[in-house]
Amino acid sequence: MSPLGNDSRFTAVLFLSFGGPERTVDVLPFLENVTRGRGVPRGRLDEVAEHYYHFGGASPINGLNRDMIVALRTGLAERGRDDLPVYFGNRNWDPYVEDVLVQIYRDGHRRILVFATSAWGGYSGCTQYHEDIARAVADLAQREPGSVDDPVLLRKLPQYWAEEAFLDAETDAVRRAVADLPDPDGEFRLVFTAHSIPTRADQAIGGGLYSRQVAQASAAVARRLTRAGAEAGTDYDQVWQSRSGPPEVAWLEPDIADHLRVLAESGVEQVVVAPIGFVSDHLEVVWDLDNELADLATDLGLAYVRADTVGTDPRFTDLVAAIVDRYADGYGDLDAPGCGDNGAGCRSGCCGPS
Ligand SMILES: CC1=C(CCC(=O)O)c2cc3nc(cc4[nH]c(cc5[nH]c(cc1n2)c(C)c5CCC(=O)O)c(CCC(=O)O)c4C)C(CCC(=O)O)=C3C
Ligand SMILES: [Fe+2]
Repeated sequence: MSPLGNDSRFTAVLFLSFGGPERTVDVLPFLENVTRGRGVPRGRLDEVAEHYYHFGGASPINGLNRDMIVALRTGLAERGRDDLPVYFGNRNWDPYVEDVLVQIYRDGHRRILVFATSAWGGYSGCTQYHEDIARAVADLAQREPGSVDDPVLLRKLPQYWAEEAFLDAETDAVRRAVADLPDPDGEFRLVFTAHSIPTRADQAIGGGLYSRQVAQASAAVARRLTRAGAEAGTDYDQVWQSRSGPPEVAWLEPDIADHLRVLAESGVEQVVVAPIGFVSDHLEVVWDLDNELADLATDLGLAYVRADTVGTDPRFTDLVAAIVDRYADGYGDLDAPGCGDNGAGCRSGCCGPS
């Protein structure tokens, strides 16, 4: 080690995401990957496949992640961290995290920070990313037997839903959406939306950790939006979208489509929908919100504007760079929610079973 060296420094970043198909023939195999062992009915898969076919069989998610990585590299360079290469890996589609880890290892890296694109705790948002890391590390032991004696350390970075920059970027996205309403000075309803999950899955981790975080983040954004004529932070709703699974299984509610109908019946004329649960305009945003929900709003006679996701705001990629910077020399807080090593789960215990 050189006199200025630091053995606990990280030398690479793995940007870990959900993944999506880029060709029609890949749609069903991708959906089978996503839903393996999860009891999602075949009919639901065929229905969701149609959403992907509508976009030529390609999800925008990989391209959006690549754009975020380019911006992240800039943010790292601005912090003097241009020596940290950023790799891109996914859970459900190519480039698979297992393959990327082999590449990272062959490139000589042993200490790797992992940024997962989900902001949230809970099984789908956090635990499952730890599982992806654990799977990739186990796979590496098979494919690079030398890694048993010369091991890797993959440290998952913390959940970022409570970070000021995330909430500020989300707040500005809502402000821009309001400005796009037909009557920006008139009354409107603000509706936050995130991916629904089964209520049992929500309860199983921290007794509703995920739903509480989404509620708190929505409240924090609403508080930032001081609006004339309304008590700040009170005139919004927070709902759920994109449920799957058999109908007899309970998922977080209300569903956003049902909620839009209720709003229309109660005389609301303008609605801003803020997809706070997602970082980029991937398929669950461009299909579920920009197509299905927009059509429903038209049928209901509602003026409807969907707020941007934060992934397009440079403050968001700068936040990711800042989080990487916090941990890059090995000193970040390991007990921050979401943080943990080699897929063992959050060290704080937040996303373990309760
Ligand atoms: C909490 C949460 C997030 C946010 C956190 C995060 O960002 O990670 C999220 C993100 C995403 N979900 C996505 C896509 C899908 N999710 C599915 C299914 C499911 N999601 C769930 C939860 C979540 N999902 C759950 C409980 C299921 C049921 C099956 C299971 O328990 O796993 C299915 C299967 C078909 C269906 O059932 O709809 C698809 C295709 C895409 C990519 C879109 C694209 O391709 O552009 C993204 C970013
Ligand atoms: Fe999902």
